[in-house]
Amino acid sequence: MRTTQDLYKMKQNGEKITMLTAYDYPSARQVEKAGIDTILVGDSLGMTVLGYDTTVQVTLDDMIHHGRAVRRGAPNTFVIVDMPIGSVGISMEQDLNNALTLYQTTNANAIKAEGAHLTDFVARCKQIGIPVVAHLGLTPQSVGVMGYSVQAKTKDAATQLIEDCKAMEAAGAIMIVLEVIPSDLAETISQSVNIPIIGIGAGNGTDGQVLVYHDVLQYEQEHRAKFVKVYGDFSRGVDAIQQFNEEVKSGVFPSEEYTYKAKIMDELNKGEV
Ligand SMILES: Nc1nc(=O)c2c([nH]1)NC[C@@H]1CN(c3ccc(C(=O)N[C@@H](CCC(=O)O)C(=O)O)cc3)CN21
Ligand SMILES: CC(C)C(=O)C(=O)O
Ligand SMILES: [Mg+2]
Repeated sequence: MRTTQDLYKMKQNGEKITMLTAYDYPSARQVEKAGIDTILVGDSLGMTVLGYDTTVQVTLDDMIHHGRAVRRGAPNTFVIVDMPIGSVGISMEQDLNNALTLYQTTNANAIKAEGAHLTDFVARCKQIGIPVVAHLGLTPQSVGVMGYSVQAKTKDAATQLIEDCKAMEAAGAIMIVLEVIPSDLAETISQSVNIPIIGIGAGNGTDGQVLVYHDVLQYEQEHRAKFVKVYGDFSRGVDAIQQFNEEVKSGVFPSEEYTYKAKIMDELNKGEV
């Protein structure tokens, strides 16, 4: 199992850090088997496995349920679980109770929270012993107020983001996810802080990259963001299911190969006649 210190060392050595989301036991097993450095149980599960339009309907209970399954599937990988909308940023007492519940019940290695306003929360978590990953730039829980557009495109916004990242490091964040920002800015930030910067739609100059499991493996998708590279094709699963359906209807399945035989009816028939 990698530690936070191992991830710092990877940054220092210029070794890129990989992160992929996983949402359940089988996906977690696959991601661990593939040798990915860190797993994110993203609240994107609202879209990828629960069928919501955005992440804003995801609850703390959803994250606990999926986080526990991922931990069981990836016992040897550094696992980060997202704090969903409203589970943080309401009041310090409530935020800390939620953070502790998520961290303890999932047995994750860290939790992640969206927004630059959470520096005090991050610092308090550190005091309690909870490692926090900050998530800045495009924060999808705020889709209703910021949309899914590229962030930090103006000089002022870029300066602010650099300050926010430094403040998160000072508060004790163990890593920062930067989502959908210009690549030169992400590179500068990565060079300006000592904690690892993990990018998504933030170019090649960050310390690592994160993508969503269902995007990488191409489940059905109506809209694909520009930053998504597809590496597999799970949409073919539909073909397999279609074939099963056809083979049962036509009687092809189950053939002999899949059938148990003991000539038991001959015996029964003899006895009864
Ligand atoms: N399947 C999935 N993948 C993700 O990466 C993801 C989720 N779900 N759900 C939560 C958030 C939402 N995310 C998104 C979704 C769409 C864009 C998008 O379409 N962006 C535009 C940029 C528009 C502009 O130029 O300003 C794009 O065309 O890429 C970005 C981030 C990232 N996260
Ligand atoms: C896209 C990543 C960074 C995320 O927060 C998620 O999957 O929920
Ligand atoms: Mg998320």
